[in-house]
Amino acid sequence: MSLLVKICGLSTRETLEVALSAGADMVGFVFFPPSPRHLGLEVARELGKQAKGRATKVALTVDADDATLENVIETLRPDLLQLHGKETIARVRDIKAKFSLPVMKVVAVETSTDLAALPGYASVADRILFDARAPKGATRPGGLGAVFDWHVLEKLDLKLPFMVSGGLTADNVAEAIRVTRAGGVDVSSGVESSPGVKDPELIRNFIRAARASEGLMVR
Ligand SMILES: O=C(O)c1ccccc1N[C@@H]1O[C@H](COP(=O)(O)O)[C@@H](O)[C@H]1O
Repeated sequence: MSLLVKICGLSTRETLEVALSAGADMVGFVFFPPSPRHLGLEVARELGKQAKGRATKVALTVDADDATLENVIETLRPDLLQLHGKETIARVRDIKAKFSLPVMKVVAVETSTDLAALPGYASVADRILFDARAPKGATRPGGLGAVFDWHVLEKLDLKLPFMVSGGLTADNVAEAIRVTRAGGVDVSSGVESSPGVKDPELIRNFIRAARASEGLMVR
């Protein structure tokens, strides 16, 4: 099984093309107005067409209501929903049933106690993304370049596929994979020159570094 590499927060045709050409397995689009990566629906429609069939299209939302999810799905046509808020287990189940799309539930991690809710989410989601817990008062729950202690996942025995994110860069992605044995990695800030502005060279470097570390993920 090969490592999945996700580049998230893409918002222009040019940087999306860089990520696709460099071999990203998943490309993520943010639908959360307070984020510098938030996408309007018309841009989402264009980027969705550009990525179709070339990578898994991921729609990232935060505690979105049904009407918002409907609009996002109708325009982007995602292959996977990334639920990055405080969605309950029941809400995750409900979203899956209503929209008939696979779901990746984000679990925010700071200490091992944050893994308590994992069995519940694992029973309803299709995959899990472990991201750093945002500091109190943050304007968004992710995309902050914050790293968590990967050793919290060291002894994890999860049957579901999982990915890791939070402050990943080309320099630390190998160590994140080595410690967590995650099946995938996800990056946003670490491939940007400033918040919301993706850098082609950083995208290529990240994908190259992640691919070079693939052998480290075997448990
Ligand atoms: O990118 C955002 O602005 C964002 C907003 C709301 C929720 C999550 C968001 N980003 C996701 O957070 C993780 C980690 O990002 P980073 O690499 O530390 O910047 C990743 O999944 C982003 O897509």
